[in-house]
Amino acid sequence: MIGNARMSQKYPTSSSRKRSPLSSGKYSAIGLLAYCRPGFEAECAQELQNIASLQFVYGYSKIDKGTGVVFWRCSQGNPLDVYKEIEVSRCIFARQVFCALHDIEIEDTTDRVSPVVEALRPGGAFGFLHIETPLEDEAGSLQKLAKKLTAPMSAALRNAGVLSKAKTDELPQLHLVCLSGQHIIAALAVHPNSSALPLGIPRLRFRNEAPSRSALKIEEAFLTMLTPAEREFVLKRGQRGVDLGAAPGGWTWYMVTQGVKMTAVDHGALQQELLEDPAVTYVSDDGYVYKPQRKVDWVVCDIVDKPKRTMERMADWLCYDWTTYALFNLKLPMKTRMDEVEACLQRLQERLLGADIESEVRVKQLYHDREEVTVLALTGHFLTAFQKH
Ligand SMILES: C[S@@+](CC[C@H](N)C(=O)[O-])C[C@H]1O[C@@H](n2cnc3c(N)ncnc32)[C@H](O)[C@@H]1O
Repeated sequence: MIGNARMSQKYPTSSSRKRSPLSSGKYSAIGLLAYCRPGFEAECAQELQNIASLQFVYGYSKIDKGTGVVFWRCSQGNPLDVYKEIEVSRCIFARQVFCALHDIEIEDTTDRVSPVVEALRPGGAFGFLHIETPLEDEAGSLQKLAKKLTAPMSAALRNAGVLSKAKTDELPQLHLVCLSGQHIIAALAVHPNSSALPLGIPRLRFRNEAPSRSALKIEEAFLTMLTPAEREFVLKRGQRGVDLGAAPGGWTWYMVTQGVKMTAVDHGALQQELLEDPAVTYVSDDGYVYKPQRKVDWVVCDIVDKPKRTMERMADWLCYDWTTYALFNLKLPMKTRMDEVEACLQRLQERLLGADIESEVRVKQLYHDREEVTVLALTGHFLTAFQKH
């Protein structure tokens, strides 16, 4: 069963969180709406179906390949029960997930407001309105439409009692997702089930001194795969780390900016400034052969190779106690991408359990990832500190 590997933790449930705004009204749902990397719609759809099946809720997905949008329509059970169990940061391929309430076809494009108000009037109330489009239309016409609709739609929804007078977190947020000028999906979002980021995308600023754009990838991983408290716990000044396949040095550079002393392993050339940095030791070696002389806090690995090979080597690092934490990318094949991720996670789980190592493994396709997913494996005191047993 695909999903984030839960070696010491079950899928997070809403019962462990504070009272959800979902309990404040009656919302009738038709499915789930998710955004993912364009081209990964099938994997995202499968992920939603897997989560739904755990709640004995079933449905089917409508996929337009290359759009980055998945509309999973429920055919049996309540999609709200599924949505309540989702935490988007724990999804692998979905970067945003909403609970879809209404699939609205606009017949008269001179009035898009009335059909939306009529559809939503009988349901529960919302604390904020977002009108958005996940689609990249070249002329930006959908973006313009979303912008133009915001003021009249907000006013009409407020008058109808659908939208609260002032913004509030006590109620779910309403997302009107424009898939075309004639097609709007009304969806509900609460956090952390849905991402608080617009379109689920973190907007990170690339710093010119970074040796490569890959620096954004590792920054996003730390930002989105850990809560602020977890991040503070696992990433500290004075730690030591190893970067396998480090050149030209984006990941090493990022770790050094966090105060971590790094050993950068690659046959390729590291950026000159990094070579001269006293916090960096460069080793020209094979990343699949290199072994640390003593245990480190972090191993990170961005080598482009077969995912199973990378996974085995990362399992070596964790099982032989060479590192406490590992962050690495699995480059996915063109086909059977889901199977590959599943097989790799299963293998890692077997290795860690075989070595009697308690761990928490998180997997995510980040916005800055391409044909790959990022894996974060956490062992040691992290598990007791955050009660993952
Ligand atoms: C995608 S790049 C890494 C980019 C790097 N993370 C950054 O932020 O700049 C992959 C690197 O892996 C290196 N590489 C490939 N196979 C390797 C191996 N077996 N051992 C060490 N490095 C390897 C390549 O030389 C290349 O520099």
